[in-house]
Amino acid sequence: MVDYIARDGVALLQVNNPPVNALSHHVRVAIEEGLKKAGQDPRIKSIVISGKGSFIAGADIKDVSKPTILELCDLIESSGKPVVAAIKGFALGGGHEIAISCHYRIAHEKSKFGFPEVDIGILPAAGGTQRFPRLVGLEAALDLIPSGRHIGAAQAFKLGIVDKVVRGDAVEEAVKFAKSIAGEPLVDRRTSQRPVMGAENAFLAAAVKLAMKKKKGMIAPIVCLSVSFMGSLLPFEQGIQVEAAEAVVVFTSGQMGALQYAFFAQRAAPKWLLPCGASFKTVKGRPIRNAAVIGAGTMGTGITMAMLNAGIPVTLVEQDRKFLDKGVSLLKLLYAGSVSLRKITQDQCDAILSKLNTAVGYKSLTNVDLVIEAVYENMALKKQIFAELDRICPPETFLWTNTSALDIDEIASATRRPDKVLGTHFFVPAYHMKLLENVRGKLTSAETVASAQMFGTRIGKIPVVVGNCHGFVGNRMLHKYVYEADFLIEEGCWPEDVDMVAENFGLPLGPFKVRDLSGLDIRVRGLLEQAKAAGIEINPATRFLNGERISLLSKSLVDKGHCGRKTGRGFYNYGKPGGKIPLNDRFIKDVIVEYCAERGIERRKVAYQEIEERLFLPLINEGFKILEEGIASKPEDIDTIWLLGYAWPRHTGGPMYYANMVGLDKIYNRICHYNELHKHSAHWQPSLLLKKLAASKTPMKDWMEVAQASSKL
Ligand SMILES: CC(C)(COP(=O)(O)OP(=O)(O)OC[C@H]1O[C@@H](n2cnc3c(N)ncnc32)[C@H](O)[C@@H]1OP(=O)(O)O)[C@@H](O)C(=O)NCCC(=O)NCCSC(=O)C[C@@H](O)CCCCCCCCCCCCC(=O)O
Repeated sequence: MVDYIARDGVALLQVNNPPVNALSHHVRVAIEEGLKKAGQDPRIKSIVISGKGSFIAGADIKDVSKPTILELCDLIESSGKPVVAAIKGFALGGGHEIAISCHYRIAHEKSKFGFPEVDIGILPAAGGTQRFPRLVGLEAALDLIPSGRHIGAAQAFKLGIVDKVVRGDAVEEAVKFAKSIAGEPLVDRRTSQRPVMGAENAFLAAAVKLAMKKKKGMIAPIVCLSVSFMGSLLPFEQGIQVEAAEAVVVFTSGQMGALQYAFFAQRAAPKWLLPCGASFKTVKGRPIRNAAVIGAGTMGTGITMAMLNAGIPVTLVEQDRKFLDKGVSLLKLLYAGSVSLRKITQDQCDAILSKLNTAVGYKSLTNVDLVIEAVYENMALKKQIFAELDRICPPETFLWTNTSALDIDEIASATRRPDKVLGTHFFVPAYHMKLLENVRGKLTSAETVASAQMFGTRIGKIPVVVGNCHGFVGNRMLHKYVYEADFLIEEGCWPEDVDMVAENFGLPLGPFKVRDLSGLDIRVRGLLEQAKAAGIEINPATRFLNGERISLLSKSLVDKGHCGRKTGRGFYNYGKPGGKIPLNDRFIKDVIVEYCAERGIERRKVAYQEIEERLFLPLINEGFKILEEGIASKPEDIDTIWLLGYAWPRHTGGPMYYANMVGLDKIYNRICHYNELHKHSAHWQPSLLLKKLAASKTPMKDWMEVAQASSKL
C-alpha cells in the first residue's frame, strides 16, 4: 500500500494503491507508520512522499467519514525532518492537502492540482480550507477551492503551490533535493504558521456570486468560501475548528450522497449490459482506424471535430460542393477560435486538420471502418443513404446514424447488415458535450455495441447504451416535461411562473426559455409531422392526437411571428431579433388568454407545488417505464444521461436518484393523484415497476432485480 524505501539518508514513502492512489484507511495508517519510522531512524535526514504512477487523488470517496487525513497532514507538517512532496499525475483533494502540508513540493510539468471536494458535496476538511489560503493568499484560494477545477503545474508554480517544476523524473529530483536540504531549519516552511495574504472581504462577495452562478444550488462551495474566509481572520487552530464544525453541516446535508452517487454513476454508465447477457466484460469492440461523416451541417461538423480531436482521420461527405465548403469553413473557423483562445497551438490545429478529408458523394467510401450519417431528421432520406452506403462500403464497415428520435430498426432495414447499424445520439455542440447515447436496434450485434462504446470513450464522451424507442432515454423523458409545461400554461400559469419553478429546482433555464432558444417553430414542425404521420389534420380547435391531449399554443405564437429569440419574441419579448434578455410581455399574455378562451379552457391559479410536480413527476414516471422495458439497463444510465445531456441539477443526483431520495411511495401516490385528474395523458399512468418498488421499498441498487423478475413473468 505504501512502499518504504530508505536510500542515502532519504526515506521515500511511495503510495501504491491503484487505480488512483486514494487515501483509504490502510494507506493513511501506512503513511503514518512510515513517517514515524523515518522520524525515529537517525540515519534518515529527510523524507519524500510520492505515489506510484500518480500522486494521490484524495480520500477514498467510499470512506470519507473517517477523519484522519487531517492528523496525517499535521504529522507531516510538524516533522522535524524536511518532507518533500514529489508530484506527478494528480494531487487532488486530500492528496493536495497532504502536498501542501509537506515543507516543499516538486512537481512534474504535466501534474495537476485541485480541490474537487465541492463536486462531491464536501469540503477540503483535512485543513485544506485553512492551509491553502495561507499558502497562496485569500484571493486565489477563494477562486480555486469553491470551483473544484484542476490547474496545471505551471499555474501551481505561479501561485506558489509548487517550489519547482521538472521535466524529468519528479521522484528522483525530489530525492536529490531532499538530500540537499537535510538539517535546514523548517520554521518558515510550515504552511499553517504563515499569515494569510490579502484577507479582505472584497474578494468574498465576488466569490460568493460566482459560486452561486457556477455551482447553482450547491451548499459545499458556499460553505468552503465562508470557512476559508473566516479562517483567514483567525489563528490556524481556531480555523481548523470552524472547518470541522462546518464539515458536519455539508456531510449531513443530503447533497454529499447525491453528488457522490453522480460521480460513480458517470463511471458506471459506460459499463454496458445487454438483455441477452452480453456485456463490457464479455465482448470486445473493434477499434476505429478511420471514419466518414455524412452531412456537413451543425451535427456533422461537430461529430467530425470530436473525432479529429481524438486523432481519428475523417472524411466529411456532402452531396453538394457548396454545402461541403460551408461546413469545412465553419469547422476551420471553430479551430481558429480555439487557437486564438490559446486552447490549442497553431501546430496542433494544423496537425488536427491534416487528418480531415472531404468528398462529394459516397463513391470514395470503400475503405472506412465507420460511417456516421448526420443528415437532418428524415426517415426516407436516411433510409436512402443507408441503402447506398450498404452497396458501397465494405461489409465489415459500421453504419451508424446520428438521430435524436428516429427508429433505428427501420433505418437498419434499408441495409443487409442490420447487425452493424446503431444510433449515435450526439448532443449539441457535438465536439463539446460529454454525453453520447448509443442506441442499439433489435439486430445490432454485441460487437457493434462494444465498438460504439469504445469509440465513445476514445472521443472523450461518456457513452451510454440505450434501447430503441421514440426519443430513446433522454428525449423520451424530456417530451413529457415539455408537454406538461404547455398544459400548465393552458391551465393558468404564465411562462415565467413555470420557468421560475424549473430554475429554482436547479435547471439552468426553464422550459420556455429553452424553447425560445431552440425555436418554437421547431417544436411546431415536430407536432405537425406527428399529426401527419397519424393521418390527422390539425386545425385551431384540435386538442387531442390519437386520444392524447396536445397543446397548440406554440403554433398560435408561431402564427403571429413568435419563433423565439431569433425573431425577438417567443414566450418572452427579447426586444430585437437575436436579443438575449427575456422580458415578460403583455401581448404574449393576451395571446395565451385568447388561445384559452377560444378553446373554452378555464384558467386558474396553479400552486407552486403543482407546477413542480407536473414538470418533474411525468419524466420520472417515464424513467421507471424505461427501466421496466429494458430500454436502459440501470438507473445510473438514466441519471447520467440527464446530468450530462440536460443539465439536471447534480446535487440531486439525477431524476431516478431524486425520486428515491424523495421516497418512491410518495412519488407513486402523487403520480396516481394526477393520473386521476388527467386521463388524456398516458404519461400519468403509473409505471408498474415504480408501483412494485414503492410497495416493496427495494433499495436503489436492487431495482433492476425487481425489473428483471417482473419482465420474466
Ligand atoms: C483522479 C481522477 C482525475 C482520474 O481520472 P480517470 O479518468 O483517469 O479515472 P476514473 O475517474 O475513471 O477513476 C478510475 C477508478 O478510480 C475510482 N476513483 C477515482 N477517484 C476515487 C476516489 N477518490 N475514491 C474512490 N475511488 C475513486 C473511480 O471510481 C474508477 O473506478 P472504476 O471501478 O470505475 O474503474 C478522477 O478519478 C477523479 O477526479 N477522482 C476524484 C478525485 C476526488 O474527488 N478527490 C477528492 C476526494 S475527497 C477528499 O479528498 C476529502 C479530503 O479533503 C479530506 C476530507 C476530510 C473529511 C473530514 C470530515 C470531518 C467531518 C466528519 C463529519 C461526519 C458526519 C457523518 O458522517 O455523520
